[in-house]
Amino acid sequence: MKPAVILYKKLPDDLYARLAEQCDVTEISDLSPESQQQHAAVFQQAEGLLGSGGKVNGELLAKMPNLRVCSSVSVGYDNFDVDALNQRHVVLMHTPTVLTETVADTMMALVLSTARRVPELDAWVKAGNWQKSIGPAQFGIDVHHKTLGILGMGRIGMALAQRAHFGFGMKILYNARREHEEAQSRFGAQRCELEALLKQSDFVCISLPLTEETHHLIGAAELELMKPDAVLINAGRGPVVDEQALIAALQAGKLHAAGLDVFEQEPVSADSPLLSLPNVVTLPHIGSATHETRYGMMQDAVENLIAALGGSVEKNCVNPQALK
Ligand SMILES: NC(=O)c1ccc[n+]([C@@H]2O[C@H](COP(=O)([O-])OP(=O)(O)OC[C@H]3O[C@@H](n4cnc5c(N)ncnc54)[C@H](O)[C@@H]3O)[C@@H](O)[C@H]2O)c1
Ligand SMILES: O=C(O)[C@H](O)CO
Repeated sequence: MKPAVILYKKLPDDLYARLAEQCDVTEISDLSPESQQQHAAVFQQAEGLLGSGGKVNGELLAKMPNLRVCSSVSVGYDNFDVDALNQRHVVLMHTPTVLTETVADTMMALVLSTARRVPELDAWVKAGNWQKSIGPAQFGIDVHHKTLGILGMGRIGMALAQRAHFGFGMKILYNARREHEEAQSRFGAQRCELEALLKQSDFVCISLPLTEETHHLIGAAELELMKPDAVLINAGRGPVVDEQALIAALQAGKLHAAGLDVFEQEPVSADSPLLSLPNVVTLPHIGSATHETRYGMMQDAVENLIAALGGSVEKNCVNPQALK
């Protein structure tokens, strides 16, 4: 008998067919309490869960007594309670690597567009304001040969460093618990304390996961340390930055700009002051959102689920110890 699987994400036809070949699939819209209630019998039986978004916590797991594998279409897994999964011997699979280069591209796009004020000046031109030669009021700041500080020197941080160092001749700083030998040898990257990184960087780029330790890692005191013409880029998770403190710093003119792909609340509220500050570039959490990469992530998530249901967790598993 095929294992019962709940799918809470739309898959392309070929990937759906691949999943259905191996599993008995029930497709639901999301993991909301209404969905859980409506499909209570399926939740009781399901051995696998595949999708993205929505909280997977002890309460949900209690409704899924037969669950063995969760497969997330994402690399970040802060919406999963890993302790609760471990207690129930449920393995969590995710999609690292396939999205790394695309997210680094997005971060570089935020670096360039904040420095050179691309969205702001695009709107300015389209509003008919370009009546004579531009002057200092339209100038930006250079990116090339500046200092880029990375918080979260993992897969995405390394791909960003590669772009910044080889493409733009930038000096790379990073903050990490351990020395990153590859970052040092490939990019001449220097490890430094958070305080030193904030003080020295022209661009502070966040590609950190959200954990208890990283929650509000960047608050008022940290923003105060940044150079007045520095830029903050966040493509890790919104709550790594204290958004109220960031708004206050931007309103007080303490930073050149901010580039945000992630927010404390998503979607960001329409009345957030971030949306009316001209020097803030906002994106709707599109770090990995290209056709090619999103397909690759879904393909990996399907293969991860099938492999893990078959007992293989060598690749892309967050908590292989849960099997023991
Ligand atoms: N915006 C997007 O669409 C998008 C897309 C993909 C990933 N992300 C986010 O980016 C994160 C990183 O992805 P990755 O594939 O590079 O993961 P990764 O595990 O390779 O890298 C994360 C790095 O952060 C470091 N780190 C963790 N806690 C730290 C701390 N307190 N201080 C210093 N360093 C710390 C880790 O040691 C690791 O090197 C994901 O967890 C996710 O939250 C966002
Ligand atoms: O973690 C990830 O993969 C991205 O943020 C998409 O959710």
